[in-house]
Amino acid sequence: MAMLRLEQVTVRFGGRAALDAVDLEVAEHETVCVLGPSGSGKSTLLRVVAGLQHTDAGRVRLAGQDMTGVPTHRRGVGLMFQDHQLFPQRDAGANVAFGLRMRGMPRAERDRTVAELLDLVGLPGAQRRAVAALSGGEQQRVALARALAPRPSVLMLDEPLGQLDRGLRERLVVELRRLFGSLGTTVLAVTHDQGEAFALGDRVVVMDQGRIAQTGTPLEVWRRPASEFVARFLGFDNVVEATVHGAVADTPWGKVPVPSDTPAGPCRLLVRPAGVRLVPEREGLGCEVVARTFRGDHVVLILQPPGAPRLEATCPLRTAPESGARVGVAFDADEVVLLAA
Ligand SMILES: Nc1ncnc2c1ncn2[C@@H]1O[C@H](COP(=O)(O)OP(=O)(O)OP(=O)(O)O)[C@@H](O)[C@H]1O
Repeated sequence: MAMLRLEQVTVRFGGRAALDAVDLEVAEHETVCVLGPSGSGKSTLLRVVAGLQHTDAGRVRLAGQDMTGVPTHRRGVGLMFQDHQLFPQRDAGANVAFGLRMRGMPRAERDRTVAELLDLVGLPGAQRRAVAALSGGEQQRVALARALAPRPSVLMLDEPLGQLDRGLRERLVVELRRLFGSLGTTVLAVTHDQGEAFALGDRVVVMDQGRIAQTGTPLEVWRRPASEFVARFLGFDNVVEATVHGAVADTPWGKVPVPSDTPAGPCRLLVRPAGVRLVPEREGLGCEVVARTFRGDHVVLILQPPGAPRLEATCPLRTAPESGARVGVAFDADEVVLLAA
C-alpha cells in the first residue's frame, strides 16, 4: 500500500500553477527524492503534504486517510527544513526532546528516547552540548534526530544537506540511507542536487514547472532520461535533431547507431558522453578537442566537429588527448537515448 499518495494536486499562485495536477505515490519504507530546478514546485509539494499549503484541487492521503482539513500536527509527518530551525538557546537534548514534550511523554522515557536518537545519528552523549557550538553537520544531525523523535509515518526533508560542504554531504547521505533502511522510515526528500537525490533515493521524481517530468529508479532516470528537459537538467548536452531509419539515425554528426527498438522517423536524440568513443581521426567523425576538464578519475572533453554542434565525451585520464588535438569519434548505440518530444 502507498504510505503517501497525492491525487491530482494543484496549487496556483496568481494565475500560475506551482503544482499542476500532480499524482505521486510513496510506498511504505521507500525513500523518494524530488529533484528539479529552482521554482519547479518542490517545496510547495512538501508543504502540501505537511498541511502547510492550501490546495486548489486534488487530495493527499496518508496511509489511505484523506488529509483534507487535517492540521499539520495531526498528520503524523516529520519535517526537516533547509535551515534546520533548531532552538539556538537550548541544548541538543532539549531540541530533540521538543516534540516528545509537546506530546506529554514522561520524563524518563523522553530521556531514554533522546539518548537513543542521538546515538542513532552519530552524536552519542551530546544531550548537554549547546546548539550554537555544534558544527553545521552536527546541527543537521540534531535536526534529523528531532524530526525522527515522534516516529513520523512519513519523514519529509527539504534540502537536508543543502548548507554543508561536499565531503560531509557525501558521508551524511550514506549514513542517512543506512539509517532510513534500518528504521524502515518512509521518506520524501527534496533537493536540487542530483548527486544527493541519486545517492539517497530508492526512486527519484524530476519536476518541471509544477509537473512531474519523469519518475524512476536513479539508474532508470540516469540511463534513460525521458525528455530533453530531464536530459539537460541532468547535465547531458549531446542532444540533436535526428531521423531514424532502421538501426541508424541521420544527425548533424553523421550516422549514429541507435538501439534496435527505436521507432523510425524524425526525433531528438541524446548521446550520453560515455557513448562518444575516441578513435583515430581517419576512422570516425573528425573533431578538434576544444576543452578538457579534469574530474578526478576521468577527463571530460568538449569536441568540435566541423559544422555541427559540440560533443561532450569522457575518457580515462591516462589516454586523454590535449586541448587542440584532433581526434575521431565513433558512437555506441547502447548510450543513445530517444527523447520524448
Ligand atoms: N507563497 C507564495 N506566493 C506566491 N508564489 C509562490 C509562493 N510559494 C511559491 N511560489 C511560486 O511557486 C513556484 C514554485 O515554488 P517552490 O518554492 O515550490 O519551488 P522549488 O522547486 O521548491 O524552488 P527552490 O528550489 O528555489 O526552493 C515558484 O514559481 C514560486 O515563485
